[in-house]
Amino acid sequence: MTEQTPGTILLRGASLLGERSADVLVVDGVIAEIGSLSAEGARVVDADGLVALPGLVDLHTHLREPGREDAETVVTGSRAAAMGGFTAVLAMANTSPVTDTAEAAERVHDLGLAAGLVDVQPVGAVTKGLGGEELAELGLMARSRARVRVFSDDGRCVADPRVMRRALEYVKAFGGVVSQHSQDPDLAGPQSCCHEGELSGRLGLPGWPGVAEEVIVARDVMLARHTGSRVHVAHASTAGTVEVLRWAKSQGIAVTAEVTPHHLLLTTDLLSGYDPTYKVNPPLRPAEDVEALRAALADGTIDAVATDHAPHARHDKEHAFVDAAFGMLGLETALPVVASVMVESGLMTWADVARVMSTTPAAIAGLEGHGRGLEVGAPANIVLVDPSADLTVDRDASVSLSRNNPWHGRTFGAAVRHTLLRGRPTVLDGSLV
Ligand SMILES: NC(=O)N[C@@H](CC(=O)O)C(=O)O
Ligand SMILES: [Zn+2]
Ligand SMILES: [Zn+2]
Repeated sequence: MTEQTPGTILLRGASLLGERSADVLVVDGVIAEIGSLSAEGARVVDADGLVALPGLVDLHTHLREPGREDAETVVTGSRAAAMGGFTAVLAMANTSPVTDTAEAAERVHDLGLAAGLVDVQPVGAVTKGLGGEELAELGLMARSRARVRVFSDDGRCVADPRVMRRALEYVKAFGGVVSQHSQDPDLAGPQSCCHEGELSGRLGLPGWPGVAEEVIVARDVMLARHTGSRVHVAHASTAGTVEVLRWAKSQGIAVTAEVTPHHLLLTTDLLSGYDPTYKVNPPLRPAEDVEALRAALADGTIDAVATDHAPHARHDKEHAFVDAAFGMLGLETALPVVASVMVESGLMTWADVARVMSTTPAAIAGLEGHGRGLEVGAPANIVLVDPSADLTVDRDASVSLSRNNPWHGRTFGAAVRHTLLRGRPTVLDGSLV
């Protein structure tokens, strides 16, 4: 390493979007030069053999603060995000108290700034207390310092169509979007805890059918058409949802959708051992659904990958299957899973990964400075990925406070090596800085 000038970093020999090799010079948080560059005065990061992507953006993270700091905090969730190559995350509103006021949103935003590892953008609740009845302070949250643009009652469906219609009309005024947890509560009973099918019958577990998701997606795209507003489908999980999305997009309806890494790889038969690690909402589905989700992500019908990182304390997760909490960790493993399912299989290129994990999610959320692509003048939000790693996931090596990791013991062929947030390394050589 030559003499260091603070704020000047040279990424040497990175493969930009897996397409062409170049050096990237970062000065004062911005990409200053790309080409064959000299390192004088710069701190050099050897990126030979690494793929450079714009910093990842997660549309769907549960950080659990305030209220459940035993499961995750803004600091520990930010660490997990940086380790996963993320430079921005949207923090879901189902905390305690709920993020349903401008003050609550600003508090989460400020906790993110204080942690300083990733931009934490609060999601605002659609309804007060996630109660499903009275609209939350959507306008005040939008105008607050936190600049909320994404609204969701995630964890619960905005089931009442009148409330959903009003919310869509309201957020349209400031370019907001409603992210829906699509699940008709009347079609999915209160005890439902896995996919309804042959296996749920055999295990004696109350299931919920794919159609409980699909009817809400169908309803919401019609409400989006009617209102001219934007709806986003959180954690799409069935082939039927993909069909509705494909139709809606062919009609020019303003709908976007995300899929989680776990719904791209894990299937419902994992439940045969009653391990609550695999209990998640929406549930893991059969292989036909997984295939349809992969194809939809590859052809653009599904716009983005989002983690739905859902940390839970041991005493909430280690129960009989029906009683355990829903959700699984996802931030640290999202990129390796997507690389394995989509890139190693030849379904997508690294440039496609940049699109679905950075550029498009940043656009959906209206996040400036993220997802810009690797170009001179862009903020240096960058992740460097080793595309030929040999990574075996160890849940105890996680920087998350929780251990509900469905990937424990699995091996992946790609790993995050370095993450830069506005030119400042947050992760170097696979470790937090
Ligand atoms: N995904 C889950 O299984 N759980 C989420 C809620 C949600 O995303 O619906 C949680 O907050 O734990
Ligand atoms: Zn949800
Ligand atoms: Zn969620």
